[in-house]
Amino acid sequence: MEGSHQGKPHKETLLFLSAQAGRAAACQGCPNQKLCAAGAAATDPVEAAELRERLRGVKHIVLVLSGKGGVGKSTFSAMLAHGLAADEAKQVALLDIDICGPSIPKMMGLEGEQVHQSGSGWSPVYVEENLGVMSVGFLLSSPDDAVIWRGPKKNGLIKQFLRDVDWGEVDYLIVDTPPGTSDEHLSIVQYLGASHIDGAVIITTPQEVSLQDVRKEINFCHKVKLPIIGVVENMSGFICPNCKKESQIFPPTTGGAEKMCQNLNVSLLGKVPLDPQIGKSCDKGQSFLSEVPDSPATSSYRSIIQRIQEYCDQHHCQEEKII
Ligand SMILES: Nc1ncnc2c1ncn2[C@@H]1O[C@H](COP(=O)(O)OP(=O)(O)OP(=O)(O)O)[C@@H](O)[C@H]1O
Ligand code: SF4
Repeated sequence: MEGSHQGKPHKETLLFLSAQAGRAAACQGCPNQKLCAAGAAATDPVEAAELRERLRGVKHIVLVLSGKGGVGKSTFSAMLAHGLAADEAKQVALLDIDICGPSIPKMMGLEGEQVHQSGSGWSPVYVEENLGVMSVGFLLSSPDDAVIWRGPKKNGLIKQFLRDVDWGEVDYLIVDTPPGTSDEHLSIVQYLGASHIDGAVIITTPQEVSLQDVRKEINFCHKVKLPIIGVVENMSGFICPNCKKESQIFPPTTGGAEKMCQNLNVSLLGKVPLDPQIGKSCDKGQSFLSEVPDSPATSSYRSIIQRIQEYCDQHHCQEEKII
């Protein structure tokens, strides 16, 4: 029914964040609790167990992180989701928790879509039958709307995404995060529990300014006991479509991601070259992997995706052995 709210929740209802949600016993009574992001993110064990129960149908959870902004993290998350969903037998979910800069709806060709309410919660927006997406972008009336929220409100929305979205049975849940280590990262790790996340993939470019921030990201993972699946060096050289010669557009001054990974004992999952077609496909909301299947960047993405899949399978086997 056009113009009616039937079947859709009211925006205010969707954005309503319970002020009482998630206060840990340790934070109770603290006068700073409302202003403190950690206090708002803190979850009592019963609530954490409820959130995990809600996600019990999710087999693997992968977080996509980056130290710096603009290094291609959302593009990678979108490629990973498309790549995994290429196997029709697998159900894939992509959750965008970059609350202040959600680019996933555009990259997945879902701009203007809205969240629908079903009897069992919010329904993800589906790109394909086996690929569902959830983003704050679906809750905004215009893609140009600015979301200017403090930590507690962002944490509340992340909790709603985990608690109220009906993901169903999912093989892979990919979580696209904002750059850096902020409230959103702490919240998602705290709500899901680091031991329930398969691991993190960290995206960087070869430049030292980006690598420096990756080291901080790696430290964050160690501190919160989040396993690191590996690092992806994006925009790593440019392969000319005419002569196939490789040029270094951003020459690494300190050995790039490869050297950093060796020094920090972290896996380098692969390198993705610069390809102008990537931006074009993303702007059109299409999968670069199927649009340009024979490019060197597509081969790199595919081999990295395979390594992530292998890691997740192994992680699953280890967990089963422990249980
Ligand atoms: N390998 C690549 N070759 C060419 N362009 C790329 C490549 N990877 C990403 N891009 C382009 O770089 C831009 C930034 O990418 P993206 O939005 O994915 O970065 P991000 O790290 O998620 O940024 P944010 O700071 O918004 O989280 C986009 O226009 C994207 O199309
Ligand atoms: S590498 Fe440079 S010179 Fe060679 S074809 Fe490509 S653009 Fe031209």
